[in-house]
Order: sequence, then structure tokens, then C-alpha cells
Amino acid sequence: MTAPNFPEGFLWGAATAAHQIEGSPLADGAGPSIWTRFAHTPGMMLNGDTGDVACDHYHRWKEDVALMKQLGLKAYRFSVSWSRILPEGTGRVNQAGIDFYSNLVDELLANGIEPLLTLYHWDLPAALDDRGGWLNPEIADWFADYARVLYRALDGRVKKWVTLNEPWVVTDGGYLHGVLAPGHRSKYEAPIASHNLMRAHGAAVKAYREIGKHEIGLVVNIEPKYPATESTEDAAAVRRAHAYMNEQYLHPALLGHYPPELKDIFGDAWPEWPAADYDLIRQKLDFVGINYYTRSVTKAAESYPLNTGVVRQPLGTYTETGWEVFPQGLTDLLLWFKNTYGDLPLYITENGAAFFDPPAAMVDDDGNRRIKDPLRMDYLRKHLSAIHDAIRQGVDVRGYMLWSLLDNLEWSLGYSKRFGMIHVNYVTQQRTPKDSALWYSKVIASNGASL
Ligand SMILES: CO[C@H](O)c1c[n+]2c([nH]1)[C@H](O)[C@@H](O)[C@H](O)[C@H]2CO
Repeated sequence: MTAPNFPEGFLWGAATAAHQIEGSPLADGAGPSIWTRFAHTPGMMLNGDTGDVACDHYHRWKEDVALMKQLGLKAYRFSVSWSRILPEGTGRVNQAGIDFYSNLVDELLANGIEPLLTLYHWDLPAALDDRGGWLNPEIADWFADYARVLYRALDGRVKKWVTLNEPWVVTDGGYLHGVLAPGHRSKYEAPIASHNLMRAHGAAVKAYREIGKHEIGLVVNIEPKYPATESTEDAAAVRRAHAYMNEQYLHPALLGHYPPELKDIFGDAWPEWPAADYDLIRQKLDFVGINYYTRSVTKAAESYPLNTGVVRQPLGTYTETGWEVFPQGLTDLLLWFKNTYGDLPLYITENGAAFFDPPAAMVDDDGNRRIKDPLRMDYLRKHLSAIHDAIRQGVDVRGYMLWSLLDNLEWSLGYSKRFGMIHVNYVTQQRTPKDSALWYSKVIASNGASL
């Protein structure tokens, strides 16, 4: 592997999300979100974990920015909790919520760190869920109104905006399989939620063009699908899985239509949408964020509703979340994106892995607190190299946000999975940069040459 030089100005950063790190979800006038509710619903969260404390970032944000500075991060991707800004989701603005994020942005800028702000990372205000949430078509206007409040307060200091984080996970987890908030299980609701998410994305981008002066994009999780065998059944299964996860959101956002497979997959549960919706959804974007973690070797199998299955690789390496380590998939995916959607600027807005880390730091012979995480370093090194392979082949990748800055609440898996490059002792809230953070700091300082 040759020591790659990334493009001049490559944006090296790390990512988090509000509900996963902040804690204090109801502080200073904030309203509950669907995750506050979901976490306090018995049986929904591993070990009964909640986001009530998390990494206490709501109080420790200055310390955390200082750690970002110490590591030499150039950027920090975070999300805003909608119900801190609008406790009922619409109407009354909670100034204390705006102040929290405004202070965070100022601290980042004062430390030479560019903020990338995600408007929605899954924590819908509970009050809007009571009004139908992503199933209510009015949510496109609710979301655009929320976005306008933040555009007016922060645009200029924030120059890279993201509307949605991973509409696929919101829909597949929250409305089809029910494993994420709001915990619905309906193949009739899923397409409606998906479509309204994309309408809301379009409405927020349209609103940005009236108010904002910088850049806005969409973040999707996409995953390359490889056939388990040469059979026609497995090839068809790959087409279904690829359309359902990888094209379902990018196609309407960038091409103005859904992939045809979705109508076959959902059958009578797939509505016919008005042409005006596609015009709303397909707004010009300044960039797309890609969240990459793994691939799927896919076969035809009985499953709901895709009739596909994933084949575990006997010689594969797997993370704590059961995801195969497959860096080549990121190169393949970036080339697919370029060949399918053209030369839109791309950011890797999430990439990382959960491997076992101890609950507390060890102390080495020199008396330093250490967390050795060689598997994570190897994962990151290989994926950064895969990104560089794609850049060498002409893909316009402009930055990388490591998931995650801190160990944090892994949604319904609670605190059982550690993705952070900085270890969090959840008893003491002590932060300890892992070896991977110290390594990443050198990668940033050398613009990738030290990989
Ligand atoms: C299904 O994998 C997705 O691409 C994905 C992985 N992840 C995500 N999306 C979310 O954006 C984060 O909030 C998660 O903490 C993170 C780690 O699980």
C-alpha cells in the first residue's frame, strides 16, 4: 500500500449525534423526542440504557472541543436535537436550545474546527410523533420551518448543512422492523415515511436556497451488495437489496424517480406519488454524505419484505456489531456513485467500527492511561486507503468524518458497543483518547501520508 497523499484541504474530522452523546434531553426547556420515549419504554433498550446522561456532552462540550483541538481535527459533524429548538416540534422557539448549539459552533470555530451540522439524526420531537410524525405529509413543512430557525441563527458560522441522516435507517428501523424509535412494524407505513422524509429533505433544501449562502447536502448509508452465487435468483436478490437500500433515497434526490424494484417489493403497499412530490424532492445539492460500514454478500431467501438474506463469510473479519470488515466495498461504492450520479462532491460522513474496549482505561508502565485498539486502527487504515483508491480513480471525495469522536449510546444497543476513538468511562465520564485517536491525529497532521 503506497503512502497516499489526500487532496490539499481534505477535511479530516469526526462525527457524533445529539441523542447519542448529549444527555440531559429535557434540560433548559427542551421537549421530549421519540428516543426519550422509546428508551423509557420497558424492553426497547438493551440493559434498559437511556440517553438521559450519555456522554454528558450537554455539560462537557467545551472539554470535548478541547479534545478535538488536541487531536488536530479540521471538522466536526454533529446533529441538532429538534426538540431543544422547538419543544413541541413547531411554533414556540426555545432560545436556550439555540444558545447551546450557537455556543458549540463558536467554540469549534475558535479552535479552528469547521462545524458540519445535521438537522435530523433520528430524534423526532415526540409532540410531532403524536401528530403522525413521518407519516403525516405536513411534516415536510414542519421540518422546513425548523430548518429555517437554524439557518437564520447559524448560517455563515455553519457553512456545511445536512438535512437528514440516513433516511433508510429511519424508515427500515423505525417503521418497517420496529427496532428503532418510533417502533412501528408496517410495510404500508414504511414507504409513506420514506417519501415524507424525502419531501422534508427537499423542502429544507428549498428553504436553504432562500436563506442560506453556503452548502447543503443529504447523508445516506449505502452498502454494496455482492451475489452469494452466480445464480439468477441471487442476482435478482442483489437487485432488490441494492434498490431498497442504495437507490431508494439517492434516486429521487438526484434523478427524480424511485428505482422500479420498490413497487415489486412493496406491491399494494407502494403508493403512486404525485409528480409535484418528485419536483420537491429533487433539489440541487452541493454534496452528498456517505456513511459506510460494511458490505452484504446477498442471496435469495425468504425474508420480509425483500426475500433476501446475507451470507456470513467464513474467512471474514467481523466487528462487535456483526459487520464484515470489507474496505474494498467502499472503493466499489464510491465508483458506483460516480458512475450512477456523476461528479457530485462527496464526504465520507461516517465510517468506523465497534470492537471490544475495556470499560476503563489501563495504566501503562509510564503511568499513562491507555486504551489499545489495534483492530479499530487497522479498520480505519484500510478504509482510508480504500477511499484514496477511489480518489485516484477520479471520485471527488473531499473529507472523512470518523464515527465516532466518543464512545456513545448505540441506539437500542445502549452502551454495549463502543465506536469512539475517545473512550468514555460512563461511571466517571472520564475521556481517554484511544491509540486509534493518537494514530488518527498523525494521519491528519500528514494529510494521509502516514497511513
Ligand atoms: C447500518 O449502518 C449504518 O450505516 C449506520 C451506522 N451508524 C449509523 N448508521 C448512525 O448514523 C449512527 O448514529 C450509529 O451510531 C452508527 C453506528 O452504528
